[in-house]
Amino acid sequence: MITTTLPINELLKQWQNERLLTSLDRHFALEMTKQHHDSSPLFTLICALVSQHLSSQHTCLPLKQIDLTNPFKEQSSQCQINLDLSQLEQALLAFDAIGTPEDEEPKPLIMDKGNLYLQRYYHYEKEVAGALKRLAHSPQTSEQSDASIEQASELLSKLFPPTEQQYDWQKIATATAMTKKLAVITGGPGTGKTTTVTKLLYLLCEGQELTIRLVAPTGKAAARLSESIKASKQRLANDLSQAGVADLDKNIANIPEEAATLHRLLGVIPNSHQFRHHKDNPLRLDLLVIDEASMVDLPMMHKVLSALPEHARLILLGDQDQLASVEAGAVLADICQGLKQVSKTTKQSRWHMRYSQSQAELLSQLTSTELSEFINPNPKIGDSLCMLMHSHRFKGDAGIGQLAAAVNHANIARIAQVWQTGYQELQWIEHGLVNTHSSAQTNTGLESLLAQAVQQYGVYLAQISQTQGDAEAIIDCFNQYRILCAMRAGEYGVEGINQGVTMALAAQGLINPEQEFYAGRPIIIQSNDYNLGLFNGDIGLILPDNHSETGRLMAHFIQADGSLLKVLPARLPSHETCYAMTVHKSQGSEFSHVSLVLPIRPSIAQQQLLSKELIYTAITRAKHHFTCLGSQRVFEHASTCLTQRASGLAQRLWREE
Ligand SMILES: Nc1ncnc2c1ncn2[C@@H]1O[C@H](COP(=O)(O)OP(=O)(O)OP(=O)(O)O)[C@@H](O)[C@H]1O
Repeated sequence: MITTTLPINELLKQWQNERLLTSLDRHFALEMTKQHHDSSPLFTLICALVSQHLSSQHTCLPLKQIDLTNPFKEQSSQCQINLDLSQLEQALLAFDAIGTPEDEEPKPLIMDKGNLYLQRYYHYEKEVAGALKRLAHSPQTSEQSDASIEQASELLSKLFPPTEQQYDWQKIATATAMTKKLAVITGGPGTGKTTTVTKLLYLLCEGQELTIRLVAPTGKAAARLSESIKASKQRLANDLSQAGVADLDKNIANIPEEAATLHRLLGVIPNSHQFRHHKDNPLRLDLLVIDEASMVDLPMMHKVLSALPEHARLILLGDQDQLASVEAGAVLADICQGLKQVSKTTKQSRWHMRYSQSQAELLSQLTSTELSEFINPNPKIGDSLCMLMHSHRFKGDAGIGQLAAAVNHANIARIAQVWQTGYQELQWIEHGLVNTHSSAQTNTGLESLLAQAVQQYGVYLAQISQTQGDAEAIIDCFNQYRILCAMRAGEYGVEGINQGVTMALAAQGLINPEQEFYAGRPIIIQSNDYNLGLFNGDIGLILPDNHSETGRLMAHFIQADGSLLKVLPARLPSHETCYAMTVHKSQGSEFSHVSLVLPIRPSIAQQQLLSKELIYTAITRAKHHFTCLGSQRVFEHASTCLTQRASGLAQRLWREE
């Protein structure tokens, strides 16, 4: 059934050496072959492909995506599957370890509608889709009387004064969440997700006591959510007092502002992958708000939905255009997919709401907005979705918003135009290779970037030497600037740039990196340590401990609740230096100034990492300044590559009954 130039085991080794698969993928394939006594090279090959797809964050392996003449996309193919697609599906179903959803005894691999899953991921996907559909189709209250609709409509009008825009999506989103158990409120940076949810919580707290929990996938994102909610509450209090709605002030006090991580919410059990809360021990809450939902992967979404009590409401907030989760799945993008409309002529896509007739009518009554253009005969979960389309953040900093929008639309002409406009908050640094006397090459672009890093990071490093500099203020100052890289390895990856910045700072006498842990070294945690309360992606600084007489060096972290955590450097879980970090790891964070580094000549593997979502995520991490070190060709090429994550979730949510 397959032809190979070498025995399959040797090919697996070769593919691993060529980094076409990981050691985990190879061992998975070999172990499955051994366990299921199946010596068919096709079975081994398919197991390696399924595992490789999971390692690449796909939930399943769609058979139609396999290149039958070159399954591992080698330079010159050493393996060929001599079957057409339907023969391949039949051949796979004949293996003992591969079954279908109808099997009474589930098999380790499951084939469903042409997608091959690991059993666990098949169940995650099916159950997540089922739970989301159930929530989306349960109205919050069984029947809404005319009086209650009128009352809610009045409250909404108080909170959302008339705007010039035809649709006030923030108001419509709030009304959506008042009517449904599931509300998914998405939008780019500064579109008012937090403002909207604050007003929503204000309304929900009216006349009832609710247990509300606010969470985000990472500590950093949770801390940001907390800050944003606090600021948003303050703005709401001012707005309401100006509008003379003082009697409702107590509702504002009832809106929670503490946010936790998803791990904390679910209750970590040390040294276990299980959480304290699950289907049989549900969370004690009435309403759960998850911010930065684009970062939530499929297994985590499954855990959260399983632990959600029957009566509870769920609100997901996020930006569907951002990079998807680090682990498998693209849950938020899949949830939003049914709202995407692609123009037949221009091929440009746009988002269009998708309401049932009854929901459009109810929302119209609540918001006094005519919504008939969004009625769809097949709304599926559309009644629970709302997209905020207007950014309030980028008015002053127009360049960043313009560039983000141009990249989001993959519009090359517009991208070039934005760069040429010369916005003061945008800075382009071109890679400039020049030969030096010793016939080596230097990159003048990289030199400019390192000079910028010395200047930017020099500010917090100077604060360390001032004895009164307190740790929180120094960390805050460090967080004003960050270099983001598309990839980890290589001269222009996190590793190379971290090394370059370290040397440049040392050359200026700003740090003394002779010892591993030196004052000012920024570190990013790479694994979870539940005992210490440190999690993958947490960022801290090595600083002298103000409270120790000797000023011994400790790693300092700001936790989700804003408190300071100090850890002895020797006790830190695996970590690395963090002057530069990957765009992936930067999700959920914002910096005043972001510098993105793109490689000069990306390899094929690197090209696969460079996507529109990656560039968009990097740009939207910047609040006031965005710099890019790159070449125009690479920037534009990346901006037109869309990440495709194989998953059957969108199909289950939008196309199945
Ligand atoms: N309707 C509005 N009119 C005017 N300003 C608004 C409106 N909604 C939000 N803003 C302002 O826009 C800014 C961003 O709002 P908010 O934090 O709610 O957006 P967000 O989508 O949660 O942003 P982020 O992407 O940072 O999470 C805030 O300063 C807020 O005051």
